[in-house]
Amino acid sequence: MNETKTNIALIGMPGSGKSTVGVLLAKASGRDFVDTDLLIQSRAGATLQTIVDENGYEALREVEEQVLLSLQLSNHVIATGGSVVYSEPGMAHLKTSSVVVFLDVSLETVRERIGDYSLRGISKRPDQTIEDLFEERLDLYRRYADIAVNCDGCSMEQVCEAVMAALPSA
Ligand SMILES: Nc1ncnc2c1ncn2[C@@H]1O[C@H](COP(=O)(O)OP(=O)(O)O)[C@@H](O)[C@H]1O
Ligand SMILES: O=C(O)C1=C[C@@H](OP(=O)(O)O)[C@@H](O)[C@H](O)C1
Ligand SMILES: [Mg+2]
Repeated sequence: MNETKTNIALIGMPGSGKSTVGVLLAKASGRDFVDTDLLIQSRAGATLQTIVDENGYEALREVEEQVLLSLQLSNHVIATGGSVVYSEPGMAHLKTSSVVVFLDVSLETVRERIGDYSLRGISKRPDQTIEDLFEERLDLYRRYADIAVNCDGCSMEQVCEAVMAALPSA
């Protein structure tokens, strides 16, 4: 692992497993764990869904960017929110301290795992379908990823193992 990049940052679509696999990965790799969604809620004093409902998806992206830019972490697994890749400065900052791992899942898997999109605080334009969102984001996740792990058909433990195996060694 690059000495300056001691964090592992997980990116990917909502439902790809960033939050749940992130905890397993932290335990397996001896790191601390942080979920930027929780930092956003704490900073805004509101749930993600409330931010979107009351102030719109742009407001969520703004506070998400502030949270990303304020991160000063080392030796953490960082579970990001699915919309993190819309912030170029935020991603640039994250990449200075983190190996960025894209948890790659198909649209079918996203559909299976996410029930009601309107309850999950997804940061999307009101006119945008999940298919459109998936297409738009795929390019962004690939652009920022140092490593991509195909997660379809894998258990959370298998995804965790695959990430560990793909990490550059110390
Ligand atoms: N590899 C996996 N296999 C089966 N279910 C999974 C897997 N990864 C995550 N899940 C489930 O999918 C849901 C979304 O996971 P979560 O970690 O919240 O995703 P994200 O943080 O990327 O939105 C949770 O119910 C979780 O248990
Ligand atoms: O994909 C998105 O637009 C979002 C995903 C959420 O996180 P998860 O990716 O952990 O579900 C959260 O950051 C926010 O509600 C926006
Ligand atoms: Mg999450």
